Amino acid sequence: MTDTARPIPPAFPPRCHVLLPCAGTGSRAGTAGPKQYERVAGLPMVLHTLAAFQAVPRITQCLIVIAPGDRFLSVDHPSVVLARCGGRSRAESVFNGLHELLAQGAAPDDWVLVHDAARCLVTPAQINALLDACENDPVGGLLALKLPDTLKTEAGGRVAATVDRSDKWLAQTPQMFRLGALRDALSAQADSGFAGVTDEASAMELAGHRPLLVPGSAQNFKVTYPEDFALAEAILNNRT
Ligand SMILES: Nc1ccn([C@@H]2O[C@H](COP(=O)(O)OP(=O)(O)OP(=O)(O)O)[C@@H](O)[C@H]2O)c(=O)n1
Ligand SMILES: C[C@](O)(CO)[C@H](O)COP(=O)(O)O
Repeated sequence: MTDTARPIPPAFPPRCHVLLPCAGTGSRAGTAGPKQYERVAGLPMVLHTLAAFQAVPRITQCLIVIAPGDRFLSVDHPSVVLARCGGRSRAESVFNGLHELLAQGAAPDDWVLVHDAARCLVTPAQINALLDACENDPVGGLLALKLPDTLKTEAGGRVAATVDRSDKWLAQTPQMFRLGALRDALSAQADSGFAGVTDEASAMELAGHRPLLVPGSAQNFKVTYPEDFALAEAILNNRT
C-alpha cells in the first residue's frame, strides 16, 4: 500500500468531547426548579461547570444534555451544543448524549469526558490532570478521592463493622473513555434499564474494563443537598 492509499484516521490525535448530563430534577436539593440552574456566585451552576471545560484548550466541544421540555438554558457559543435528549436516569441521559455526539460527527475513537452539570467546582487543573493521566491509557479513567474518614457498615441503625478503607475511593467526574467503547458498554446495560450503572466507570467495569483512578479534589463535590449551595458559593467567591 502506498502512502496516498493509506486510509486517513478520522482525527489524530483523537478529539476530546465533553458531555454534561444536565437533565436531572435535583429532588434532594430542595430547590424550586432543577438545581443545576440555581444561581451560585452570580451564575446558574451549570455555567460555572461549562466555563471550567471551556478554559481547557484540548477540549473540542461540549454537548449539554437537557430534558426535552427544558426552557431554562440557552447557550450561544460555536463549541457548545444543547441536546434535548435527557432520559429517565443519568445513565440514559449519557447514553442518549453519546448517540447525539456520534450523529454530529464525533468518531468512536474520540475521547469523551462525562461530567455532572451539578459538579460546578471542577477546575481546569483537575480536568488537565485527568487528560494527562488517561490520554495514553488503553481504557481511560475517572477522578476519584481516597476516603478521608473511617468507614462503617450498618445494621439496624448500629455499627455492624469498621471496614478496611485502604482500597476504597469515592468516584467523582469527569470520567473519560473512548466514545465508542462507552456507548457499547452502556448499550449492553440498556435492556436492564441501566440497573447498577451509577457512573460511566461502572458500565465500563461491567464490560470487563478496569478504569484508571486519578486523584481528584474534595472541592470537586457534587451539589446534592440544600447545604451544599452555600459551600459551593463560598468556594467560588473565594476563587474569584
Ligand atoms: N435523568 C437524569 C438524572 C440526572 N442527570 C444529571 O446527572 C447529574 C448528577 O445527578 P444527581 O446529582 O443525582 O442529580 P439529580 O438526579 O438531578 O438529583 P436527585 O437525584 O437529587 O434528584 C446532574 O448534573 C443531573 O442533572 C441527568 O442528566 N439526567
Ligand atoms: C456519577 C457520580 O457523580 C459519581 O459519583 C454520581 O454517582 C452521580 O450521582 P447519583 O446520585 O448517583 O445520581
